[in-house]
Amino acid sequence: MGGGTVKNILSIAGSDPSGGAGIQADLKAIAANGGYGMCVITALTAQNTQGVSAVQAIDGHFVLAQLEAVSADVQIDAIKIGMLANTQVILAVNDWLDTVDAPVVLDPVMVATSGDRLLDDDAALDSLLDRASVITPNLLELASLLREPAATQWSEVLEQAQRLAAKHDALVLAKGGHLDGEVCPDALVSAQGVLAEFSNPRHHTKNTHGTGCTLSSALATIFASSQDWVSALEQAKAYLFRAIVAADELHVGSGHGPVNHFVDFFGTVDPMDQWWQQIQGLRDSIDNLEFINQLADGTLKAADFGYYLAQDALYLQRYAQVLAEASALAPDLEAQRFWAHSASEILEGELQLHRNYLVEGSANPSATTLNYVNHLSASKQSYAELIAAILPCYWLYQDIGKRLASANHEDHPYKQWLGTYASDEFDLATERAINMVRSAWQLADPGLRERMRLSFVRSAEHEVAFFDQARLNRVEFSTV
Ligand SMILES: Nc1ncnc2c1ncn2[C@@H]1O[C@H](COP(=O)(O)OP(=O)(O)O)[C@@H](O)[C@H]1O
Ligand SMILES: Cc1ncc(COP(=O)(O)OP(=O)(O)O)c(N)n1
Repeated sequence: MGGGTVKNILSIAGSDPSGGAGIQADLKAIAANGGYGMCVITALTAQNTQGVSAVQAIDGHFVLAQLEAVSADVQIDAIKIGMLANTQVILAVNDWLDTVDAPVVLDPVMVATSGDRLLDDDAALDSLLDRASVITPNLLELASLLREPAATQWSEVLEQAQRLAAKHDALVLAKGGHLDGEVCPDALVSAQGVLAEFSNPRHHTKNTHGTGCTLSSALATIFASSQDWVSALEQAKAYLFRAIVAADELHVGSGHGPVNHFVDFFGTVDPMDQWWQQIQGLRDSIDNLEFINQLADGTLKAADFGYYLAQDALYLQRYAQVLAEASALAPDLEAQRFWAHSASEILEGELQLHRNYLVEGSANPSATTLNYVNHLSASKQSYAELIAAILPCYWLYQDIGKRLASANHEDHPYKQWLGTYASDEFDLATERAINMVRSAWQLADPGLRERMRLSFVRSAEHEVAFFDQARLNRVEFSTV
């Protein structure tokens, strides 16, 4: 997304008149991700948010006529295939695929969530699977394609996905949305194993109609621009998650309503809330770290605290420079002042606290510290990305600071440190930093918004590693 020409994405799928799944979902997801959407209709369904009441497949010859009309005239940059209804339609699509050269995302739609059948012969799909670049079955479809029982655990889903990938020489997007649990994992799997895994928290809503259609269309669209399946999946999944979180803003039907495809355009859900929800797993990891728990109960060894502080001092010197750079890039006086003031606060306030604790001496930055500051430097391409990368250091410390402060007491060995991040001043600074990022997000185009989100998530990942580094350092020393 972002720069470059708009890519032409063709959806070959059935129609859902209620607009949540099928070609209607595909066209919305393609547009929302910056593509030009086209569609060849394979079947009409009579369905709403409660289920499917009738299916009328389009004659195979007419499906072929539609496909040929499009490919005779238009350069197709990626294809998404969804509901195919019957063998005749599958054969028509198969024949036509001989004549085009474009990546194919194949969502093997067999049964709607409502339980209604959308394909009359599952086995007929086999021949088409060899044509796919990526196959995106849900858990039940995956088992059906392999003629195996449905997986009940994520590890089994991954094994099945690997078998399907080997069988059809394609990538398989394994989806764990149908498993129980508070996390929805997805993974891109090749015949050799897992290439990448992306998870998001399960959002509690009944409005998930068309999630599979939406994800596969977004994936095809983003890949057409990036030519990279892993990053395309990361972005497509993040987009779908935003659309699911914002689904309850729509009021469509009384059953399983659609996701909010245009969340980034007219959604009222706060993007900062969405980012915060998206790093829930990382926040949980921080809470579970030995370092944080020992810091809270005061059992943290002075050597570990010292190691952490020395690295943090090195990090903060660079962080203060990055804040000054954000000030230089800022679009208005208020933002310039805020970032410049924050840089000075760190140099005069926070670093002074470190000096109080630290024994004089010069430490070298660890690989973990270097990785984090390098990420900050790499985010300098734009003001918006830079401040998104800056934000987790504020927000996560404010969040953890609150919990650590509740464990503080007069005799706590790290009393002064525990109090620093729970102050009203730090709350205010964090709130202002969040507002600055939100304002930049509002002015950004979809491509820049996505790069901002990635900068933010990467920094949050670096924060987890940063807190854990004293333990790793100790382990390294103990093995020498
Ligand atoms: N309640 C939910 N919260 C967050 N993500 C969800 C939720 N339900 C589904 N998803 C995501 O939607 C995508 C498609 O989900 P899935 O239900 O597995 O496939 P399908 O829609 O094809 O049946 C997956 O990425 C899954 O993680
Ligand atoms: C016309 C049409 N195509 C596909 C589906 C199934 O959509 P999917 O994205 O798998 O979502 P749900 O089954 O979870 O709603 C459909 N219902 N109609």
